[in-house]
Amino acid sequence: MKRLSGLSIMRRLILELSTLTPVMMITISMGVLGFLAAIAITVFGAVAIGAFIGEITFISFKGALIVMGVCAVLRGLLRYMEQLSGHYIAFKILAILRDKIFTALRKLAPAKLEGKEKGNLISMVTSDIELLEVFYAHTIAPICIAIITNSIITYILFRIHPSFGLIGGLFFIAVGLIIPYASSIYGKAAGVSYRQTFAKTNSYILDSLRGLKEILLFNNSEARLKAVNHSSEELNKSQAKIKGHEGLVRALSDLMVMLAILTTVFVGSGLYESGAVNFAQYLIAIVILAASFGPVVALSNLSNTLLQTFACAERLFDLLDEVPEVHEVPGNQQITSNEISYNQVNFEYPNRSGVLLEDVSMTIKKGDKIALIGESGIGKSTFVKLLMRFFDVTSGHIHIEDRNIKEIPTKSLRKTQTLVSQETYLFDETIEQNIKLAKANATREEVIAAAKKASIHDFIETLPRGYDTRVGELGGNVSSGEKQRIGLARAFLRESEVLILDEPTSNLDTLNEGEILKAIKENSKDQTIVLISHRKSTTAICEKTYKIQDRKIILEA
Ligand SMILES: Nc1ncnc2c1ncn2[C@@H]1O[C@H](COP(=O)(O)OP(=O)(O)OP(=O)(O)O)[C@@H](O)[C@H]1O
Repeated sequence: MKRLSGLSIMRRLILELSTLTPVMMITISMGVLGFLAAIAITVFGAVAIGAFIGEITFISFKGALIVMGVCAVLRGLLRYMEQLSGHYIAFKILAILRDKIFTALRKLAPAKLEGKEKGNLISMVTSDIELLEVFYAHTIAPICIAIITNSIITYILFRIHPSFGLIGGLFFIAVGLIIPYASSIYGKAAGVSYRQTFAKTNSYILDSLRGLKEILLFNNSEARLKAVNHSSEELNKSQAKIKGHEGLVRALSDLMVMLAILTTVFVGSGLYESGAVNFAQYLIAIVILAASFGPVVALSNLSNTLLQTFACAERLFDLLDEVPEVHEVPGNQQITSNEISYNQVNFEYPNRSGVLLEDVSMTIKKGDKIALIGESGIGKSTFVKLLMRFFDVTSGHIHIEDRNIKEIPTKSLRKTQTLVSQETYLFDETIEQNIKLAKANATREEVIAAAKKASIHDFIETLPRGYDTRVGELGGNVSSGEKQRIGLARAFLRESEVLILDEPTSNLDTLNEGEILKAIKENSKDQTIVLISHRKSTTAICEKTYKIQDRKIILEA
């Protein structure tokens, strides 16, 4: 994958912000005024002392105290406004980015997501996006605030005496620009490596939790534990590197601030002695300079978190830029599937060499019930994935009626087809909501009728709260057969034109299988069925059986 530079990541992150520019302006203005108020408090503190001992006459002691009080109140208010608008921007933009990520995931699914590690995706949509908050709430505005505030301060110092302006300008640049820039170059690899190790560890732990049963059965727990510990150690090492780097940056910044003050005291004493500045100017210059490093120090501290933020942003942009295997066709017009035809279809998975289907031609008419058989791994599921356009054919074409499926709106295609696969995923919602996934506006009666057809109604009635039982409450205690029957209930409720059944009864006993096949047969008079199965008993409900063999499709006698 091509690595993006820090600058181009930053440019892209800022571009995402364009719609919120007015709010950003408010944040920056409040930030600048807030810092100036804070600096003024310290400066007028010194001025008050000067006035008290009679060295400063342009303002009275009382006047200086009043200015300090006003600035203190303003400082609080301005800081509050800055934080409020800054976080408004951050959370608004995170919502926009989350939306973009989910849209990208939807477009990439299912083809491009089949091979992705789920843990990696989880850390991307949760913690990676969260880290961007740092950039939007605590990076862009502080950079602008530091540039504006410290330019104003440099100008004021310059007006007191050009030498003070020069000292201020140089040290502000050193702390706010040179140190963070050097630090980001020096520490980028550590930031990227930390995020990668973090995502890898997440994936590994998630994978281990999913396969816990297999781990226990095959006595693999010690090896797994060792690997988890190893990952944690790697993570610690990565973090230690980042923290060490952070410490160094802080120490360097503090050193620079001290050096700046010392230089001002030293140069200022010479100027005072030569009469170039008076005592008040000398004192104010030192106090202003000492009080003005806040905005630039904030930048040098930022560069550490920024490294991680950039690493996260890079991963997110990689995902957003990933080209989907199949491009969605917009639109929502209704289509019918009176005839589906495969015409000299050839197919090879893009990421794997070897043709899986070769010169496949066949026609499926409305109401046809066809069975697809063949050895495991021969390409039966692939055949239906092409019909559902999870992947596009390598050559040849698939038509529904007279239209190439590549031109049919994706939504319309999905509406006409329902897939029941070997594994049905149940969401942590109620059983009713899980079935209603197939038809959101279905009534309770329709749900029950579908469940009865799928022979799952009696089981649901035994649950503590029947159809209102949440799947999570069952603690994963739903058998694969029960899950499969809920999947079938979804299909019965959907009543789509084409029903694709990929081993729909693989987890059921013969008695249940018989009942379900009977229900499928009785309820699918006009429906087209494409059924994949290894069992002769299952394919018995079909009129025609096709076999995939040596990459070809053959009609069985
Ligand atoms: N997304 C994918 N990318 C690359 N190869 C894949 C992908 N999905 C499946 N394959 C491979 O394609 C081949 C055919 O898989 P497919 O699932 O179509 O077989 P099948 O006949 O349905 O097998 P089974 O009866 O075991 O379910 C297999 O070798 C499989 O590993």
